[in-house]
Amino acid sequence: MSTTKTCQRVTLLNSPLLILFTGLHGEPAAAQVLARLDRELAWQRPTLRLYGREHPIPRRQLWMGSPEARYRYSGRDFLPEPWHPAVTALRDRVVSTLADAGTRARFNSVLLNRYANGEERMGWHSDDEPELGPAPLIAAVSLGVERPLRFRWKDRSGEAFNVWLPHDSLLLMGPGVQERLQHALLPRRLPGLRISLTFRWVAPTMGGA
Ligand SMILES: O=C(O)CCC(=O)C(=O)O
Ligand SMILES: [Fe+2]
Repeated sequence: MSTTKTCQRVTLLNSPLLILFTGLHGEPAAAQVLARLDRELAWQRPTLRLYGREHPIPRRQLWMGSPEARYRYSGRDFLPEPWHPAVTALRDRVVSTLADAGTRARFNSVLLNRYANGEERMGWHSDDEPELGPAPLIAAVSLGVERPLRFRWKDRSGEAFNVWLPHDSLLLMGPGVQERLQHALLPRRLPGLRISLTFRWVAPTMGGA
């Protein structure tokens, strides 16, 4: 039996483009990447200000990237953490997987999310901050417990739907996805760790703030 990795591709939506790739690394490589990210990164639990009170976010996260990729998120300015070699390797694999599928992409930053269990989550949003430009391409890698990412159309023109994100998968959210849809990782009674990495291109900022 062959042990070479076989990356499968399923097109979920054509317009806007939503494609799921599975078997990004193959095993045992994917399990090793998950364990390494869990162990070696300085995971944070920032607070969100809501109605004048600070609330810890219901997951841990880390913003990583090149120094010029400054980012505003939930009304705050973030300076990215420097690239970790395991994340750079993952980024390069994403870029080459997309290139094999005919999509040229570049990424100077990534938001990493760590969900310790099914209670941890991310609410409804689009990744449509101005720094990402008018039609961002976002590549979301999933490691660990398979969970559904739920999508809904902003204009209610279609039904909401789930995309189950298996361990070692890559979801390509093409141009128009953020404009037309919102997504959320809702709480589920599923035990176990999941880490996601959403790679983005942030328009570089010049000099001081
Ligand atoms: O964890 C996920 O798969 C979703 C992450 C996400 O939506 C984001 O980082 O913007
Ligand atoms: Fe998102």
